[in-house]
Amino acid sequence: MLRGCTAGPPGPLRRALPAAKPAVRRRLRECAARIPEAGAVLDILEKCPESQRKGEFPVVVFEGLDATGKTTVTQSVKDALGAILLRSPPACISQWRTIFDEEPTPIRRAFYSAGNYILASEIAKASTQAPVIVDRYWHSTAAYTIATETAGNIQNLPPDHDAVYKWPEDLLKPDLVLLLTVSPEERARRIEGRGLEKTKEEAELEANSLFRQRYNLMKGRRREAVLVPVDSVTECLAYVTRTRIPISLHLVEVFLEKIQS
Ligand SMILES: Nc1ncnc2c1ncn2[C@@H]1O[C@H](COP(=O)(O)OP(=O)(O)OP(=O)(O)O)[C@@H](O)[C@H]1O
Ligand SMILES: Nc1ccn([C@@H]2O[C@H](COP(=O)(O)O)[C@@H](O)[C@H]2O)c(=O)n1
Repeated sequence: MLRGCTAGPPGPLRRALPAAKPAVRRRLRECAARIPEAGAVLDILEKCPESQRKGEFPVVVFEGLDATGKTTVTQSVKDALGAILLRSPPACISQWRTIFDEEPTPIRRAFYSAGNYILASEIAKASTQAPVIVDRYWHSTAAYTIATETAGNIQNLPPDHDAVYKWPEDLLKPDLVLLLTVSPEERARRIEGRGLEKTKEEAELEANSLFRQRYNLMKGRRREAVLVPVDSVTECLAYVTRTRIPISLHLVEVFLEKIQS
């Protein structure tokens, strides 16, 4: 069983999920001799400005499991608002995903974490020009890491308020994060409908008993729409609500609900 990271030296989960940009850099540097693409990601990361202040426009992140509708919804919201749509990992490094997806967890997550920091500088710039809609960000990296690296049952998850749930202090924060959910049956139908295999990670997660327990818990707690009243994004939320898309919008919950803002 993996321990969390509340106290003492860094635990395995913290090693799997880098807490801040220096840890991401270190991890990529360590493997750059063996994986040249890690050096390339590092070069891009180093070129990003250290300070990433958000502009005056709202930044809304959409999260959710595969096939919950992120691509569809983010595209609609972008069109409706004249927003800028960004996704994680960002286009400038996504060509190397397949390489890192085959690597052990610490290297794989360093890649996605680096992607989040690179994306942050894109968000900072874009949010000075228009509202920004983001398809996946830090919650995906954290939730998938915690889910895949914690074995056994729910009790094995790090306790509430563990540092692993904390938004990294040096990563630009969005104004709002929405978690899209659909029923497991509808999600299975959609995955089948688009003729794609589940990703390797999705298949692993579904075989993982902890994930199933959390997922079932989530089913029992499904609510209609929980929207955070943040004035700057009400237009975006109103659009999503008006279209009556058959999905529920939730604040990030289950794994994600513990993440402190
Ligand atoms: N509101 C909806 N009602 C019915 N079908 C939908 C809805 N939204 C999306 N779909 C369908 O579900 C499938 C998955 O949608 P989409 O690609 O938007 O999900 P996603 O969350 O971006 O998935 P991934 O993370 O795997 O890229 C697509 O075939 C899409 O047409
Ligand atoms: N910020 C992110 C984004 C993605 N991931 C990983 O990618 C997988 C899902 O990506 P899709 O393109 O299929 O939506 C997901 O399983 C995560 O492993 C991430 O860690 N962090």
